[in-house]
Amino acid sequence: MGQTLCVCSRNAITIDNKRYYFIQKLDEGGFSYVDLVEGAQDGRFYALKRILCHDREGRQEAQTEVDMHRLFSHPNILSLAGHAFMERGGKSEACLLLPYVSMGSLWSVLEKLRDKNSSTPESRILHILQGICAGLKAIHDKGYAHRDLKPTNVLLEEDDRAVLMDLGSMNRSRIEVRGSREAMTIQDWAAQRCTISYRAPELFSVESHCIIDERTDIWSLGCVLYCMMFLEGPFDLVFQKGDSVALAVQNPVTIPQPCRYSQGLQTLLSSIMVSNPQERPDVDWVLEQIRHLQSAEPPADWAAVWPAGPNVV
Ligand SMILES: Nc1ncnc2c1ncn2[C@@H]1O[C@H](COP(=O)(O)OP(=O)(O)OP(=O)(O)O)[C@@H](O)[C@H]1O
Repeated sequence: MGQTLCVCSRNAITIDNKRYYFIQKLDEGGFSYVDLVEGAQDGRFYALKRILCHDREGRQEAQTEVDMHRLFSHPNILSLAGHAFMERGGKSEACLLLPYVSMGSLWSVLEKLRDKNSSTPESRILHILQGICAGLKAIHDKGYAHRDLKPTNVLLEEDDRAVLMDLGSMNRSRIEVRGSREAMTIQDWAAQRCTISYRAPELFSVESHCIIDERTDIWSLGCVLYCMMFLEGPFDLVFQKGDSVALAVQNPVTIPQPCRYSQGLQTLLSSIMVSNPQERPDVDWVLEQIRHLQSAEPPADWAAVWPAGPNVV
């Protein structure tokens, strides 16, 4: 795995001496094209993600995405079956061969529910959330942050196991900002790499002297949870209307009422979506609350478990 041998014809591609046939186009991301391919040898389906690298920096970014995949072997993080770089007319294209997940993204599942005027049962939400958190925990425990968690970057297996994908924005979890220049660089980077309606408040206006840490992912996790509960992200409408998401994220999240979900789940959502990152919990805390909710035994005193306490609006 991982040699840079890649031969591409119109209907087939060869990576690491193995041939893969194009079946159909799957999707087009902000930075890539994704096709469904079938392995000639193993008969398995794969998603082939092709990233056009415009310059050295682009190639380095694609290489980082490959390296990030390689760091993990975890049921809730998408693995990498192979990769190659293809040179074409002075430009290179990165080809990432990923196991195909047939149910597609969490977003596509939620979209279908919305079209049917349906909703997600609480037990299903908790199950999916638990999987997302398990993947995040693995990333955070290694000292990294995902930085672009959103429903289109979570794939769902048949049994609703969540699989985190698109590791292209990942970097070290702890970023120390020293001065306004560095703050601006990080802010510009976030504007490009962290999807606006799932972006943590501290990334909109980065302070000159601060620490950005993995809790940017916890904010995005809250947005994903909201999306599972209400079938749209909390700031989707703000963004669509052209209003300022940067301003909107400074206010406590409003939970639409009446709400069909338990008070415990609503409290969890409010406890995660806290604008001040210092008051935001870590993934271990969230996992613990999910366990409590799954056993229908919410802790008697939330404030005692997390110092910031619940913040239901
Ligand atoms: N392994 C896979 N199995 C099934 N579908 C996949 C797989 N990988 C990617 N896709 C589909 O392709 C889409 C785009 O993939 P990906 O997010 O990696 O690209 P991207 O260019 O980084 O996108 P964006 O910048 O919009 O997040 C996903 O939302 C998903 O629908």
